[in-house]
Amino acid sequence: MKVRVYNIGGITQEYSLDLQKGVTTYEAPNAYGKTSLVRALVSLLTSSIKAEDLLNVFADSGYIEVYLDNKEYYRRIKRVKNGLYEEKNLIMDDDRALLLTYFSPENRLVTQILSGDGNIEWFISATSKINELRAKKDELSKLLNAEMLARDELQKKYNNIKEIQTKIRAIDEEIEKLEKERENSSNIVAKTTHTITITRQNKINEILNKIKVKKDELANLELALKKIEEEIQSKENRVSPEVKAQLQKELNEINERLKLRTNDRTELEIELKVLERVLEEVEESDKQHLDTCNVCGSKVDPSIWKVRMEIISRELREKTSLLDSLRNEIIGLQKRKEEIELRLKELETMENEIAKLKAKREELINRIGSVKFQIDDLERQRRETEERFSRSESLTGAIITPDDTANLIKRIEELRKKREEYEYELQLLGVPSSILEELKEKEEHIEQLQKQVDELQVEYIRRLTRARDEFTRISNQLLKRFEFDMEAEIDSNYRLVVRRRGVLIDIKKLSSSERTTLALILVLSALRAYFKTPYFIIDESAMTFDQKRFNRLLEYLAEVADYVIITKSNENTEIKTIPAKQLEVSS
Ligand SMILES: Nc1ncnc2c1ncn2[C@@H]1O[C@H](COP(=O)(O)OP(=O)(O)OP(=O)(O)O)[C@@H](O)[C@H]1O
Ligand SMILES: [Zn+2]
Repeated sequence: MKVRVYNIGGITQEYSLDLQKGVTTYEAPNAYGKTSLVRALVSLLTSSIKAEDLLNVFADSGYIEVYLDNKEYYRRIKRVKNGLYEEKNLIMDDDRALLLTYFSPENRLVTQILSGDGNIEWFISATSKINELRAKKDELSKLLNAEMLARDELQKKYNNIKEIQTKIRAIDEEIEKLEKERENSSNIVAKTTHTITITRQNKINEILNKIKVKKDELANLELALKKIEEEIQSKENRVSPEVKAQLQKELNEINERLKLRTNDRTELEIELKVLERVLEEVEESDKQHLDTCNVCGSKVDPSIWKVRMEIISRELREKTSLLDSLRNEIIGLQKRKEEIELRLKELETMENEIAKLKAKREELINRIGSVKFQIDDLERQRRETEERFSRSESLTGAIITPDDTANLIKRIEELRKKREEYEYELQLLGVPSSILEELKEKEEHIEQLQKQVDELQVEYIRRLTRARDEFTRISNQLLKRFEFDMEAEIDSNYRLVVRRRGVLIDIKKLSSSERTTLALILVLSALRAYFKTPYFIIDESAMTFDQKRFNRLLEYLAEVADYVIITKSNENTEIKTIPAKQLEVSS
C-alpha cells in the first residue's frame, strides 16, 4: 500500500510511504506528524472527517492518496474563495471507522470507559449498525409526536365546532320561541286590533261580497222563475180544456151543417137547372104556339105557355135567391171552420210552449236551490271568521305590554348578533366534516406510525440483544486469549460489567490499563463481528500492555486487518514492518 500525503495536518512537505502487509511500527518524535498521517488514512474510510479537519491551515491545497490493490483512493483539497473544494474517492464511507479503525486516547469509547461509564448501548448500537434502525425509529417517533399534537389540535378544533354548533342550535330555538311570543304580542299590542281588524274585515268583506253576488243571482233567478210561472199560468188558462172542447164541438157542428148545406145547395142547383130547361122548352113552345105538351104529350091551350113561363120564372127567381143565401151561409161556415182550426192549432203550439216552460222552470228551481246552499255556506264562513277573530282577540288578552314587546325585540336582536358571531367563528374553524375527515386521516396515520415505531423498537431490541450476546461471547474469547483474569458481560441495561472469579466488579474500580483493555476488547469484538477494514491503527500511548500480551494483540490484529499500524513517539524516526507470517511464527 502506497501512501502520499501533502499539506495534511502538520505534514507540509510531500510525504510518501510504502507500507507492507503486516504490523508496521511507525516511530517519530513528538509533533512530527504521526497523528496527521493516520488521521489522513482514516479519512479515506469516512467522510465524517471533514476537509477542514485535514488541510494544513497555512496551505492552499493538499492531498492524501493511497494505492491499494491497484486502486487509487484520494482526498484532494483546494482552498477556494468561500471555503474548501475537495475531490475524493474513498475506500469506504462509514463513520464507524472513527471508532473501529483507530485506537487512540481520543477514541470516544476509550474516553468513556476510562471515565468509568459502562453504558455502551450507543457503541453496540452504532457498531452493529442498528443505530440506523434506532435513528429511523427516533425519526418516526418524532413524526408520530408531531402527528399526535396535530391530531389533538384538530380534535380540539372539532370539539370547538361541535360546541359552537350546539350553541347556535340553542340560539335558534330561543329565537324561534321569542319570535312566536312577539308575533302573539304584536297581534294585541300596538292597537294591533288595527291589523287584525283589517285582516278580519277584509276576510269578512270578501265573504260578504260573495254572499251579495249570490243573493243577486238568487233574486234574478227567482224573478225569472216567477215570470215563467206567470207565463205558464196564462198559457194554461188559454189552453183550458173547456175552450178546446168547445172549439172542437163547434167545429163538429160546423162540419155537420156544412155537409147539410152543401147537399141542399147541390139539390137546389140541380132543381134550378131543371127549371131552366123547362123554362127554355116552355119558351120554345110559346114561340111555336104549340098545343101539345112536349113533356107529357097532353093537349093544351097555346096561351097557357105564357102563364107557365110566368110561374117558372117566378119559381126560378125564388130558388136562385135561395141558392145565393145558401152559398153565403156555406162560405160563412167555412170561414168559421178555418178560424176554429187555426185556434186549435194555436192551442197545440201553446201546449208545446208550456211543456218547454215547465222544463225551464224545473231547471231554475234547481239552480235556486244550489245558490241558496252556497249562500248558507258563505254565511257559515262569515260566522266562523268572526268567531275566530274575536276568539284570538280574547285569547291573548292584555298579558303582554308594549314594553315587553320592545324587550323581546331587543333580546331577539342580541341573539341574532350572537349567532352571527358564532357563525363567523365557525367559518374560521372550517367545515366540521372535512375536519372530521382530516382527524380520521390523522388517526390512521398515527396508528400506522405507532405500528412502525413499535415494530422498529421490537426489531431494535431484538438486534441489540443479539449484538450484546455477540459482544459478550467475543469479548470473553479475547480476554481468555490475552490471558486477562476477568470476564466481561453486558447486562440487560447495556452496561459493561466485569466479573473476576465470579465476583461482579464495577468498572470504576478497574485500573486505567484494565479499562483501556476493555475498550480495546470491545472495539476488536465489534471489528470481528461487524466491520471490515484494510487497516487498523493503534496509538501506542493508549496501550499499557506488557510485551507478551502486546505481541498476542498484534498477532490477533494481523488476522483482522491486512495493515496494522502502531504509532510510537520516539526521538528517532523509524518505520519497521513485521510481516503477518512472521508474527504467526513468533507466537
Ligand atoms: N491542520 C493543521 N494545520 C497546521 N498545523 C497542524 C495541523 N494539524 C496539526 N498541526 C501541527 O502539526 C504538528 C504535528 O502534529 P501531529 O499531531 O501530527 O504530531 P504527532 O507526531 O502526532 O505528535 P505527538 O507525538 O505529540 O502526538 C503539530 O505541531 C501540530 O500542532
Ligand atoms: Zn105537359
